[in-house]
Formats: sequence, structure tokens, C-alpha cells
Amino acid sequence: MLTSQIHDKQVLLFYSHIISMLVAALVILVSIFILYVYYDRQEHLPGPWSLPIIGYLHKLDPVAPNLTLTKLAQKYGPIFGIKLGLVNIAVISEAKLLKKVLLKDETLGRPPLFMLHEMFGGKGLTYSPVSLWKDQRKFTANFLKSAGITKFSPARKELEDLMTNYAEDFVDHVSTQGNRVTLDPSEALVHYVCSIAGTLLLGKLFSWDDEGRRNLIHNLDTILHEAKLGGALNYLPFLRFLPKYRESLVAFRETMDKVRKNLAVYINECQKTFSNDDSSTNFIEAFLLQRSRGGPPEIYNVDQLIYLVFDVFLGSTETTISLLKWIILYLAQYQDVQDKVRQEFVEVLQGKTLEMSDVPKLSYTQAVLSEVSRIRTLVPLGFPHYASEDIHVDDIKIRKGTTIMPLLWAIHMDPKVWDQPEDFRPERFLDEENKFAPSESFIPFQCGKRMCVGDEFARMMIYIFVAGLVKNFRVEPCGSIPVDFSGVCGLSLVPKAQKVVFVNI
Ligand code: HEM
Repeated sequence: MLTSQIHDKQVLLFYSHIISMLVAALVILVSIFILYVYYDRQEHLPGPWSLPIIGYLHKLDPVAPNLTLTKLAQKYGPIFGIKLGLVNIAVISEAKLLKKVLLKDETLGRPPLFMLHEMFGGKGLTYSPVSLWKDQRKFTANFLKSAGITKFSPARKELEDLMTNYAEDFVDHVSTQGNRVTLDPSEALVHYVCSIAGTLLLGKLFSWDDEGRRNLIHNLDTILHEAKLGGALNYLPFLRFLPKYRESLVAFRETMDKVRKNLAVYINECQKTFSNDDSSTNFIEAFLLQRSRGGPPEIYNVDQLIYLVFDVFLGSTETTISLLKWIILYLAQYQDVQDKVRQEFVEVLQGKTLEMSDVPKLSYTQAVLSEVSRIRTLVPLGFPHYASEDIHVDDIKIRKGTTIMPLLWAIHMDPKVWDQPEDFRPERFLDEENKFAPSESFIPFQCGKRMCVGDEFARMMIYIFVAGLVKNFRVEPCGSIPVDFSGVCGLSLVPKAQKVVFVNI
């Protein structure tokens, strides 16, 4: 009897211990949660509540994160705070505010997002730390200037001719297939745009079947798709230890390796023929020349060159090709717009070939191309920056260590700025006299000191290709199949594969 009472007491004691431990654990967990939420919101920006660890990731639409974030921007205003995984983000959706923020030296850097670091390696230009960026940005901008992207550059005509020749080759490629050709223009655009970039950056003339070029582009496409800004690995890098993520990371690293090896081949070829005679004919040679003139070896080395060429080749091809595809789709869908663009080219050019100095006279065309870039913002989530110190703009404080997301999609779709933003209306870019009047809220290349270094290069390619296109073809949708404007949102917004009809005129 006595032993059974003692046993009961012991059991009771044991359970009461367990219960108090469970209660203590619960109290600790709840306190951590409250502290987490409190700390996270203290002095911080307005924004949605998020869960510990994963933050708001579970609610981000993996296919269209730009739309989820734009809805939040409409609710919380021009700047809001959000936690994606372990990363604190300030999302900015007003151009004026974004310009003020990105003009500050403290926002020049890039955030430590896992997949973007995997991709850019902290070298090159696009994702380089500020110390390296300063030199490489200047070097790249100077190269592009000397290659002819500025109005008064002596090489301007040469660059226009190079682009015009490849745009004509594109036209020939399509028109020799018949008077009425139904095709997806992607492959041809990839070839001719890459040929321009290949000539200028790699000193390489690609043939149509060039295997190196085909592999390079295939691998770049894969990388851009996998490194998407909404992807969970960027914000929860420890997920890479789970089989599903580990496999895709291994595949990503292998693809990046192939791209670097691919680029190293072009660099090797240039090194063999480079004569160090104070002149250069392409980007790789310009880099080698800078090295031979005493550029610091910790910057001017082959490893850095591979990453730099990767950044500029990627920048100059993928976005420009996607924009050209979007333009073709919109011209196909809006036949009246296409007619007006063609008519304007005829009136302004009077049979001659387009030069960039003609562009200011092409008000309607400028409006159309801007409207396509607005309604299908090429880099929908913008490219992230990082607050290396606390920064203060107007009455707003952005804490040190915050990732800054310039939500270009929301900026270009803000109903307070753009009347009925979902409608394709080129006229919104024209003033009362039908002159092109760009809005300050139109920033497809972002803004500030680190804005796109290739904006003018892209503009040149776009105008020259569109001039060739509308002069030679009427583009139409493919039978009764409606044009698909939905796109695939990776780092950039890429149109879905689809055919259109090219009718020779
Ligand atoms: C329609 C075409 C293009 C669009 C929409 C576009 C858009 C952008 C955007 C939004 C950024 C981020 C800027 C920032 O971080 O603040 C960027 C950066 C960059 N772009 Fe472009 N881009 C285009 C074409 C090009 C071309 C043709 C080149 C090369 C000649 C290029 C090279 C780069 C590079 C190297 C950067 C990184 C700049 C830096 O970190 O200093 N892009 N681009």
C-alpha cells in the first residue's frame, strides 16, 4: 500500500515536471515570437505581418511575385517593409522616392542574397562590392562610350552600321523563308543580337550554327530562370541542405561553371592575338590593354575579366532580346499602332537608313517603345540595392542592413501616375502637340549612380531593329490564337514562346 502511494507520487511528480517544462518551453517560444515581431516592427516601415523564419515568403506568388508585391504597395504606400525569409526588405514603389534613396552613396552596394551571389560571384560589375564596382563601372562606361554609344563619339557611325547590318541580316533571314512566314522570332533575334554583342565584347563573329554561342545562350537562359528574385534560396540559404534545393543548386553551379569555361575560351583566343599596341577592338582587348597599362592586378586579372564579360554580355543580350520580342507581340496585336509607326518611319527617313540622330523626330515611335517598356517592365522587381548605413530620406528611415527593392513594376503600374495602367496606350507618352514627353516615373533602367550602364546601347539596338522590322514586314498574330502577354518572371520578364506571322511588304 505504502509503496504504491510512493509510486503514484513519483508518477505525479514526473508528469508535473514534464508539464512545467512544456509550459516553460511554450512561454519561451511565445516570448521569442513576441520579441521577434516587436523588434522587427520597431521604428520600421509599414508592412504586412510575417511569420518567424519564413517571413512573408509563403504568400509570395512564385510565378508572379511582382503582382503580390504591387498589391502590398497599393495597400501600404510608396515604401513598405517586408521580411522574406531572413532578409529585411524595403520595397519602394514611387520613382521620386527611389531616386532620392538610390542617389545616396550608402545604397550603392548589393545585398547578400544567396543565389545572386552564386551567380555573380561578388566579382565583375553587376553584383560587385562598391570598392571594385567604382573602377569597373568607370572602365565599362568608358569602353561603351568609345564604342559609340554617345552622340558625339567618333565610333558612333561604326556602331550604328554594325547594328544595322545585323538587323538587315535578321530581315533577310525571315524574308527568304517566304512572303508570309509563321515563326517564333526568338532564335533569330538571339542569333543577331548576340552577334552584335559577340563582335563588340568578345571579338567573335558567330555563325548561325556556332555551338559555343548556342550553349552560352542556353546556359544563360537557365541561369536567369533559376536565379529569380522571388526564389526561396535567396532568402533562406539553409534550404540548400534539403535534397530538392541541393539538387537544383548543384545543377545551377554546374551551369555557371560551363558559362565561365565558355567565356574563358573567347578570352583565351583574344589573349593569343592581343598585340598590346595601344589599341583595342573589343571589350576583352580593352581590359587586357588596361592591365598592360598598369591597371591594378588585384582587379585586372583573368578571373575578374570572366565575371565582367559575363555581366556585360548577359546585360546586353537577354533584356534587349526580350524587349524586342515584347515589341513584336504588341505591334502584332495593335495593327493601328503598327501602321502609325511604319508611317512615321517613312515620313522621317524618306527612304534612308535610320541614324540615332533621327530618333528625336520619331515622337510616336518613341511613345510606342516606351509604352511597351512600361506595360511589360523588363526587370519587374528591379535590381536590389543594400543600405550599408542607416539612411534618412524625407521623414523615412531605412535601417542599416536593409535590402532595397525598387519595385519597377508597381512604379510603372501606379494608377496615381498612369491613367488605367493596364491599357496599352502609347499616347500617354505624348504631349498636346504630339511630341514625345517621357514621364519622370518611367524608369525601366532604374535610376541613381548604379543605373543600367547599357541603356543607350539597348536603345540603339531597339530602334535599329524596329526600323528594319516595320520597313520590311507587317507583323500579325498567329491565326485565331490570341497573343499571350503573360510572360515568365525570372530576373527579367520574358515573353512565353509563341509564333507570329511576318508578311513581306
Ligand atoms: C532593355 C534593355 C535593358 C534593361 C531594361 C536593363 C535594365 C537594367 C536594370 C534595371 C539594372 C539595375 C540598375 C541598378 O542596380 O540600379 C541594370 C543594370 C545593368 N545593366 Fe542593364 N538593362 C538593359 C540593357 C543593358 C545592356 C544593353 C547592357 C550592356 C551593354 C546592360 C548592362 C548592365 C549592367 C552591367 C548593369 C549593372 C550596373 C551596375 O551595377 O553598375 N544592360 N540594367
